Amino acid sequence: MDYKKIVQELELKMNTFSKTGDVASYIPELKKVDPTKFGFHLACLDGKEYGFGNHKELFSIQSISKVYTLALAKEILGKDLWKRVQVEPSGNAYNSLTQLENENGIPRNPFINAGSIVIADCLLSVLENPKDDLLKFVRRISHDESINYNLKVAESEKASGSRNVALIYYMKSLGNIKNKPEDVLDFYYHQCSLSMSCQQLANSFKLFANHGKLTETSEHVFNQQSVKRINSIMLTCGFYDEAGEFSYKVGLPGKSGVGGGIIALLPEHYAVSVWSPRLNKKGNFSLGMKTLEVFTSLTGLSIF
Ligand SMILES: NC(=O)CC[C@H](N)C(=O)O
Repeated sequence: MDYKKIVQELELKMNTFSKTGDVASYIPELKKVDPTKFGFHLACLDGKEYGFGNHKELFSIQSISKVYTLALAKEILGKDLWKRVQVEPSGNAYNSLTQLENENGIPRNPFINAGSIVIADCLLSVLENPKDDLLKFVRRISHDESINYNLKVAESEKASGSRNVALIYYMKSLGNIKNKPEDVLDFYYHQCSLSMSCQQLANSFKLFANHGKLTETSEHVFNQQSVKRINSIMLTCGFYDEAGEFSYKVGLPGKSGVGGGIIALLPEHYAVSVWSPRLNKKGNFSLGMKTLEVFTSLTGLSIF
């Protein structure tokens, strides 16, 4: 496959699409990001990489971090994790409160806010230094020691995150939060504030395209079955109530975040990331979804 040529063609094609959508404003610090930014990066398992636009610029990965924390929690807690969070698509907004009441405080999946907050609670119970441990893990799988939290973004979300406060106290009242809510949210806001480029993201996700092995050292970080399960949850739940749309049009497992980033992967081939801060009403980056739709059409490859 001539990925170099395909990525060049993709860049030309994407310049012809109009750029619509709004920067997320409910986290004040995210509102400051320049809406014209746009980056694309493809990291192949054979070590070749291709990118264009602002693909080396850092942005707030937000909910994409939910994949890292799920992978860590699953590794440590195994099947017990599924007593506290389900694996069904929510068909609802990522910060919805209504479903929780009907389902006794057990979130639908680990990629909506409530689910990821439960995962954060689980990690807080088992990790000695949760924030340091998560950062070490992300740096290790990205082979990049420069990755860090953006503390301004974490503080900004803490000051404005009433919806997450409501979610966590509701789950606590039903016994599904074990630690102090403030401590759990502090960890959750830090994970969401991870600041990475499309290039770093794509490189860190090669692991999920490579059956849990680091491509550089062949070291097994996760077992093959765990990776299969995490990729399945990305496919069915990675884009909230647009998961069906993404799967239908792109045909890859992936995950979005309100910073405007998207990560997706094709097992045994590559991980790919696209970013622009402009979001649609469902909190996803429409042009990014379109970019990946065009990309998988040009390659003629998807998981199906
Ligand atoms: N979809 C997202 O990226 C949401 C993450 C954001 N930190 C929140 O909790 O609302």
